[in-house]
Formats: sequence, structure tokens, C-alpha cells
Amino acid sequence: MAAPPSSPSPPPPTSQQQHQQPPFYEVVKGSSGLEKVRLRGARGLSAEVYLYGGQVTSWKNDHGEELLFVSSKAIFKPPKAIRGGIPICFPQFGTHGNLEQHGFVRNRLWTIDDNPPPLPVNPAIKAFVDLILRPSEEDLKIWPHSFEFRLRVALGPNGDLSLTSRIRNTNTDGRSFSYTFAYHTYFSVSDISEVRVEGLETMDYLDNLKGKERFTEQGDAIVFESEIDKVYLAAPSKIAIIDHEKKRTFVLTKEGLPDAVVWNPWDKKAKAMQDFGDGEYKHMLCVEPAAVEKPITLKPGEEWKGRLALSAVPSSYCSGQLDPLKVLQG
Ligand SMILES: O=P(O)(O)OC[C@H]1O[C@H](O)[C@H](O)[C@@H](O)[C@@H]1O
Repeated sequence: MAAPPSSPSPPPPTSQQQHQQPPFYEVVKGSSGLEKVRLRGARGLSAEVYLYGGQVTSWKNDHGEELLFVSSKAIFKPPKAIRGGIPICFPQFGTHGNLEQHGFVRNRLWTIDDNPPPLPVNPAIKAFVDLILRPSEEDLKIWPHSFEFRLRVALGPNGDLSLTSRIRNTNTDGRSFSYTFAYHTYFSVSDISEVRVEGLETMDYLDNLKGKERFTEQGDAIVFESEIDKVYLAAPSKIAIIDHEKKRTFVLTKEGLPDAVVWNPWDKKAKAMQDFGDGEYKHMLCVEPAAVEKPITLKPGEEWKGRLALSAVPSSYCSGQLDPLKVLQG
């Protein structure tokens, strides 16, 4: 009698999987068969990161509510970058250079880094993953610099999401390199006209809709009535996005990233984008911790660190006024 066909044995767990112990961390197939890492926290908290782009595409609170925006028309197929979540712009933000818009790492395939150099962490954080990207031969033709880009995405026990980027110059010919950078974060909001941003008032900004001319923001918190595409310069380390309708406040804390880009394409540009629904601009806002005005320069062997921490907290709403100081100073 023929022996029953043997089922293929599962691949051995990596050291990180062993360390993390499922259910904190698993690799699953996402849209178009692209692999993604699912981080699982307590009480149903979760986050997802595509290896394509090293891109966070989901962050859910303990009610299972999605906190990031991903377009219903997002294309999960190289070379298009995924429209939504947290694309990483490197080594160029926007059109500040000769490379393709926002650089190339957002449409490259990253890998899981099983043995990252130590990074000081809160021992309470169990759900995290380390990714790494090194340039290919083709990438070196576009941007002739050797680098290691390590990204840690971590989901804290209280649902906070943090992204830590470590970029190292690994050029062996003694050359420095310079770059601009952004965490192009798409937040999900109830209705853009019910949202305001605290922390950027009175800041100087470059207006991308006016040829990158420099202006100073006036008045109170920022509210949204039309297209916006501004790079706020030397912005504070904490910025709050207050969603009145949802009674939710996102607090962004940034380190190593002086600037903050605010973008909403509004109706006309929304319609012109192939991978964005016509009315979706109402339900998203990009606030992007960035280093744009002053590029970062690394000598060979040097490493830069840029961190973004996100939390979503219920906002109290008293007689039409939130207390911005309470939000920003926590
Ligand atoms: O369409 P993308 O290349 O993803 O860029 C989307 C947007 O990103 C940033 O926020 C820029 O400031 C905008 O000028 C740009 O339109």
C-alpha cells in the first residue's frame, strides 16, 4: 500500500517569532497576495504592516475601530505605493530633489529583520516587528548611496503605535549622503470639516500650493475648508488632531523630525487621483512628521533615528471648546 502523502512541514519559526510568541506577531497574506505582518495586542488592539513599502496600513483600537485611512481604491501592486496608512518617504520628500516623488522606499519590498541591533524599549511592549531595507543594484543606479534602513513598528499595551526608523550610511567610499524624510501618516477622520489641528498655529510654513513660498500661520487652530498642502517648519514635538464628531483626539509625538506636513487633496485633486475615491477626502487628513527644510546628512558609519508615536484618546467636548493645553501637555 502506498504511504499517505506527507504534508509539507511548516518553516521553522524565526528567532523573533520565538521571542514574540504568537499571537503577538504573525505573517499573513494581504491584498494581491502581498505579505503583511499582523501585530496583536491585548483587548483586540492590532496593527498591520505590509512588507511592500514597510508600510503600516492598519491600526485598530480596542473597539476594533480603524484609526488610519486607506483608500477603498488603493492599489496593492508594485510599483504603485499603497494609498493610505503610513507610507515612508525616503530619501526624498515630495519633489524636493531629482528622484521620483517621495523617494523609492515606499515601493520596495522590505524584509523582516530577525536580529536587529538593540533598541531601548519599554519591556511592556510585546507586539513589535523589525523590518530592514538595503538598496538593490537598481536602486544604487537611481541614488548612488549604500544604506541600511531599519524600521521598528510597535504596538503598546495601551494601543499606542510607534514607528522608529534607523538609517545608517554604509557607503564604503567615504561619501556622506543627504536626504529628506516623512512618515506620510493618513488619519481616518469622521468629517474633515469637523476636525482641527492644534500645535501648528503661528508656525512658519512652505506652501506647496504656492510654489513652496514661505508664510506664517495666523490665528487659532488649523481648520479645513479647502485643499491644503503645507510644510510647517520647526513644528513642536506634539501635535493634536481633534475630531469633534468622533470625540477623538490623535496625539502625535515626533523625535528627530523637525517639520510637519499637512495635506488634504480636497475634491478636485481627489477626482484626479486614480487610487483615491472621489469623496474620500472628507474622511482623511495627512499630518506627516518630516525633515524637509533642512536635509539630514550622514557620514559613512553614522546613523540617524526618527521616531513617531501615535495615540488616540477620547476628547472631552465642553461648550464648544476643547482644552488644547490639556491635549498637548497631557
Ligand atoms: O500622491 P503621492 O505621491 O502619494 O503624494 C501625496 C501628497 O503627499 C504630500 O502630502 C505632498 O505634500 C503632496 O504634495 C502630495 O500630493
